[in-house]
Amino acid sequence: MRTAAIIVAAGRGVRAGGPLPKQWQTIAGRSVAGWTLRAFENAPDIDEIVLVVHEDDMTRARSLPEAEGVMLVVGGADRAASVRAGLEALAPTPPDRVLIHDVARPCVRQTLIAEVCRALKSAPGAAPALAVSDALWTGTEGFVTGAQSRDGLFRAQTPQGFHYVAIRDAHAARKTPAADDVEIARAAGLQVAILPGSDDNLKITTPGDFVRAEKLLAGQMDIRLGNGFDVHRFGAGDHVTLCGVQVPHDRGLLGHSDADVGMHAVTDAIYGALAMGDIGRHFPPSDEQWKGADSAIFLRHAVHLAGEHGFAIANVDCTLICERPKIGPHAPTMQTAMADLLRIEASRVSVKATTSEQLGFTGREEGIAALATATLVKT
Ligand SMILES: Nc1ccn([C@@H]2O[C@H](COP(=O)(O)OP(=O)(O)OP(=O)(O)O)[C@@H](O)[C@H]2O)c(=O)n1
Ligand SMILES: C[C@](O)(CO)[C@H](O)COP(=O)(O)O
Repeated sequence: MRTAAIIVAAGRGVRAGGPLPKQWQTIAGRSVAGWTLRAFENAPDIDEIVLVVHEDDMTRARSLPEAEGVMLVVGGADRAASVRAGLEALAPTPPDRVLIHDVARPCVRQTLIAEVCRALKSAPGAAPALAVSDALWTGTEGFVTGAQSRDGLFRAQTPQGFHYVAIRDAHAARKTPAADDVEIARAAGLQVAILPGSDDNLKITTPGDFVRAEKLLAGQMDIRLGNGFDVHRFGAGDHVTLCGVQVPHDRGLLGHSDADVGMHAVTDAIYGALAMGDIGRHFPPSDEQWKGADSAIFLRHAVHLAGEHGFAIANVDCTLICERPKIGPHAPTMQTAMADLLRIEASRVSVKATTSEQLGFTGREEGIAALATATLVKT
C-alpha cells in the first residue's frame, strides 16, 4: 500500500493579506508551508509528498528546508486545477491512496492524517468535517431574513483521502468548478466517509487566522535550553583569553586548553541543550592533542552538532565572574567573536560580567568563573 500526499499551495492568499502569499509567511518560527510539509513528513503512513505551487513561487519552494525530497509541481488557475496537476504528477508511478490537503491548514495533527489513511481501508474516500453547531440564518443587507436547519450540515476540512485511480478519474471527468475534492468524488459516484474533524485544523484564510495558528503551533515548537558553568585558576602570564578575545592582565588562566572559561561555559550550554554531555566527554583532558588547544575548536564542534541534529541556536547569554580584568571595555569585541563562531547575529549573543563583591575564590582573585545559557530551536 503506497500513500501519497498532495499539498496544494498555488493560491495567492488574497484574503489573508500580507507581504507574501499566506503559505510563505512565517508563524512560530517556520513558514506556513514548512509546518504543513513537516506534518506530512512526520506521518508514518505517507510515502511521498507532492507540493503544488504557483509558477512564480517555484524558487521560493525549492529553497524551503522542509521541501527536501518533496516533488514540486506547478499548479493551475483554481484549487481543482492545482489538485489535478498533483494527481497527474503521480501518474507515472501511481500510489494506491492519496491524501489531498490545503497548505493553508498547517495545524493538522498526525492523528487526523492516520485516521484518514485508516478509513481508506474500508471506503474509497474519507474526509474530516465538523458538524455545524451554531444556529444558521439567511440574511440580506445586514438583516436576518430567515433561519435554516443545521441538521446534517458539516464544515469540510482536509486532508481528504481517496483511492488514487478513483479520484484521478473523477477529477479528469469534472468540467465545472468545485469547492473541494469530496464534491468532485461524489459527483463521480464515490462514497466518502465523514471523519471527526478538529477545531485546531483551521484554514488560514483571513489575517486573524495567523494569530490562532501561531498559538497552536507555538506548542509544537521544539525549544531546548542548556546551561554551562566553568572555572579556571589564575597562574603566571600577561593575558587571559575570554570569549575568544585576548585581554591584557597581570596573570594568565591555567588549563589544559587555552583556558577560555567563557567559551567553555557557552560550549557546555549548547551540549547541555542537546543533552549530549560536555566538553570533557568530546575532548577528554587526558588526550594530549587538546593541550593548549584553541577553545574555538570545542565551540565549533558543539555548533556543528546542533546543526547536525536539526537545531538552530536562538541565543546565548554568558556571564563572566571576576574582580579583574574589567570586562566591560572588551564585551562588544567578545560578542562579535562569539557570534562569528556561533554563526548567528551579534544581537543574539550576550556577554556580560559581574564581580562577586570580593567574596569567594573569584573575590579573592584566585580564578575566573563563567556561566552561560543557550537556547536551541528545532528548524
Ligand atoms: N489556484 C489555486 C488556488 C488555491 N490553491 C490552494 O487551495 C487551498 C485552499 O484555498 P484558499 O484557502 O482559498 O487559498 P487561496 O486561494 O490562496 O486564498 P484566497 O482565495 O484568499 O486568495 C490553499 O492551500 C491554496 O494554496 C491552489 O493550490 N491553487
Ligand atoms: C477544501 C476546503 O479547505 C474545505 O473546507 C476549502 O473548500 C478550500 O478553501 P476555499 O476557501 O473554499 O478555496
